[in-house]
Amino acid sequence: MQKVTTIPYSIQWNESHITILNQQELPLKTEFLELHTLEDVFDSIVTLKVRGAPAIGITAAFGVALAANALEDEFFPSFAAKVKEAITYLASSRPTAVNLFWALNRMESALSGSTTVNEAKTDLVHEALKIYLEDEETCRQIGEYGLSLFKPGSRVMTICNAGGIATARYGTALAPFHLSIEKNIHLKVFACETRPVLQGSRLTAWELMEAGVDVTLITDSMAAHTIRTKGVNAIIVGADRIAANGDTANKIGTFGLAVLAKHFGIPFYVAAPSSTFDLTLDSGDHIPIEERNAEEITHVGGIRVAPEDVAVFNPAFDVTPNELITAIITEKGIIYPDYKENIGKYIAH
Ligand SMILES: CSC[C@H]1O[C@H](OP(=O)(O)O)[C@H](O)[C@@H]1O
Repeated sequence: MQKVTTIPYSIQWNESHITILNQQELPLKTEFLELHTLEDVFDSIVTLKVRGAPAIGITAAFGVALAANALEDEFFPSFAAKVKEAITYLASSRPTAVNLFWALNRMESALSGSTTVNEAKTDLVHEALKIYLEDEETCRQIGEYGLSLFKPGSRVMTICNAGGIATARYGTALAPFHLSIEKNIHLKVFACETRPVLQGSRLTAWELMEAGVDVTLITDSMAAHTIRTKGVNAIIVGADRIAANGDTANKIGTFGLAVLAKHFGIPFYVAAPSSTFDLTLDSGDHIPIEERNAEEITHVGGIRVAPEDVAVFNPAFDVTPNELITAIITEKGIIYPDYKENIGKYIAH
């Protein structure tokens, strides 16, 4: 009997608070948290309780609306100044996913379009809800375009979690798999565990099993052997920031998969909404790469697995050069090289 596709809603707006699915507790515990203050929202993003480029932007947008609602200023200039402080504060939470800054810019524009405190509070909530609802439709469209690239029975590898819990719904790289269940198309997914934070084993394996997708978990080091021995046909990944020439920042380990795709002659797809493109950057050379604390590597489940005081390098992302990317799947369509020439035809910022 076909499992019903249960795509979890990871973020919900309530007038007095934001409810999020605590992604740090999955898969052992499905826990929802209420975020009541700006500090709660900041902490949830920094500590990856909510993570995934679009989800970070959506949560930050709701965070701005929440902070504005809590202000008691009646004088619009002082109110507006405090809302802008909240925007600046949330912008400092994580540096790589451009969706965070894209969403905060939309919130600042909504503020600038208001003239009174009450009007601004209403406009900010409406703008955050628009960002959320647009993302759900955007991800479904990405799923439709992505699914068109996979024949029934395809065996597809992915890394990290670019799924429904990393967006409003459906996800980006995982959206084709969610839609494949709705359309009764069999696809087999190989999910890389994604050291050190394990978004693949903890989140993608969980999310796809919940949805009834045929998923096999592997360690990141098994990728090459799995592609060769299990007949992987394609690789699809999400993105945190895409430069104007198509260079793409995504979870650490993505670049290595793109090199493997080239070696094995299989397509390497990036799936991302328009809000993930940063056309101010000519190339990926200037994409800020977040480095996270050493404990993510030296400890597993709170248990030390490396020597005290060992030197650690913990970049959370890497940049895949555009020449290794077969196509970029967006809600506007599938973008093929030459990216410098073609991105502008689809993405207007
Ligand atoms: C649609 S999620 C995009 C992207 O965000 C993830 O990073 P993180 O888990 O650190 O927030 C990962 O790179 C996904 O591919």
